[in-house]
Amino acid sequence: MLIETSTSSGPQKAPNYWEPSCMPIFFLTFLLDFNPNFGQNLQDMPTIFPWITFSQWAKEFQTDILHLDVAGSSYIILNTYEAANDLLDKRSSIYSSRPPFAMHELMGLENCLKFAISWNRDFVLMPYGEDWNSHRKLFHQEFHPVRSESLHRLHGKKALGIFLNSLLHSPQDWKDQIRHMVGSIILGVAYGIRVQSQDDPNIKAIEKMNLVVNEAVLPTKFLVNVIPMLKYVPSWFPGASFKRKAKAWNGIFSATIKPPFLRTKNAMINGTADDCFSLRCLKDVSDPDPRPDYLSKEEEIIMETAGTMYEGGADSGTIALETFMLTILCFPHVQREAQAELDRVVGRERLPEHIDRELLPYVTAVMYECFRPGVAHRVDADDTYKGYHIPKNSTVLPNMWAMLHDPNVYGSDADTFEPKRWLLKISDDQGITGEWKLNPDMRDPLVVTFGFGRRVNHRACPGKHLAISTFWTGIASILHLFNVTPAIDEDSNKPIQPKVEYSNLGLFNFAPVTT
Ligand code: HEM
Repeated sequence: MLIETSTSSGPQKAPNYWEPSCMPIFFLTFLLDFNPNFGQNLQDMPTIFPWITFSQWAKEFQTDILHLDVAGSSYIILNTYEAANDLLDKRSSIYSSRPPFAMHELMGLENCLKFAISWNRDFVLMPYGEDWNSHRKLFHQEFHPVRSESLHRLHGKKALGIFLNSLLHSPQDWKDQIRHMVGSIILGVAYGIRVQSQDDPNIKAIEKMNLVVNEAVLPTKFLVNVIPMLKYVPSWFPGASFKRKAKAWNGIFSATIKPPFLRTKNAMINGTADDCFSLRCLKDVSDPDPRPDYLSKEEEIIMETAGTMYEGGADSGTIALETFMLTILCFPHVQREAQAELDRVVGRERLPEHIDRELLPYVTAVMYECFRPGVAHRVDADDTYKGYHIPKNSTVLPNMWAMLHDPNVYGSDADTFEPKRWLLKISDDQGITGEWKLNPDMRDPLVVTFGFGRRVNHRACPGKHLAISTFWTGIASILHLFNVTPAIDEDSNKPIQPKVEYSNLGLFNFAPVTT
């Protein structure tokens, strides 16, 4: 049963702050394995995606904030844009940290290899502070919108060309091709690496690192992330396999991010390096280590920043494009409408480019419908919001799914895929023309999609401009060149209906789209 309770300093019957007495399903899943008694609560538990469950709880209890107490750890779920904007943007000085993940911490502590860079240098998960700030500055100067367009366009164009070509020849491998395209853009931007068209060792290495990070932060996978004091259990203790795993994963971060960076440093010394983020930053270093295989502190910060670009951008970029492919497959009429707009504006002689975006509002509306991720913050001080107490060190989860499906903002059909919600028909003296423009009164979804913390501490996504231009150009090109249709079953000769499923958690979480 879900029981309404009140919290510390708030009024007793809280209209907009509500705590369920039981745990959300994603924590419960593991606990069930660990302790069968938790099964007693199972029939009371929601069995659908947690972001949707949070939205339903919020709706049912007419609240925009949920407080979950999970084994002593406090989780605050923000279900409206207003609440996320009030706290994560306007009070970003205390809401810009990241929650600690005990498993991630253990991976950095155990068996620290000599000269290895520890996992606590992972920028994406770094707590807010001076150290984070020095990494973020480098990101900020590289991913400034103007720079993003001019410096990164070549990497994007080349990778897109290879992707479209391979999609034409082996459409069944579309998922691998998307991952390869996103990976090759990021590795090109970070190190100037020109990846192999298949089985590139750089992509393989960094993918392995990403898998490890994503697995390590899963509460469903490691109970120590839910009950951090378990980290003090000795490795030999029965059930402490997580400690042995942490030890095995210890060197992966360093072994992955060091080699490509040292190659760039060596190439710079030899005068053969291609233009890229690492090279430009290395040229500006005031105190470099002259030895090719060693790094000064300043050089290490550049390496760590370059090394976590993939972690920040690869999964989110890949999942967004996969979402587009699956969704567009289910909505052939959306394909037709977008293709008509592309034919009218771009014509058949060339491919669409990002500079065409303003003239292609329908394609932009398709992009808006595809973006729905979410990432956790941590609050560094006790706070009060609308009279309610938010405890220091709570993990704060902006429920982007709820924000982007708010019927008060996006209409009663907010749960369906409908690009037209973002659009208005253009009219002239003779009446409606049949062409579209973006509706200026609709809240731009990209202010939610790329995270919060834009004002003072800038925790929001630093790769936003690169991501948007890559994604928009990618979907516009696919729509311009292809009809996306289901594969045909060889036996029955009938179309195979796609199964749209999302894995539940990782560093970035996309929620399912209603089809
Ligand atoms: C569709 C593509 C993308 C989406 C939807 C996306 C979304 C996000 C979101 C929601 C956050 C968390 C912001 C917060 O804490 O509130 C984030 C953080 C981050 N993103 Fe992106 N992102 C994308 C692509 C990229 C790309 C291409 C890069 C880099 C090349 C990148 C680098 C990062 C980094 C480094 C962080 C962590 C920033 C920090 O902790 O200070 N992202 N992204």
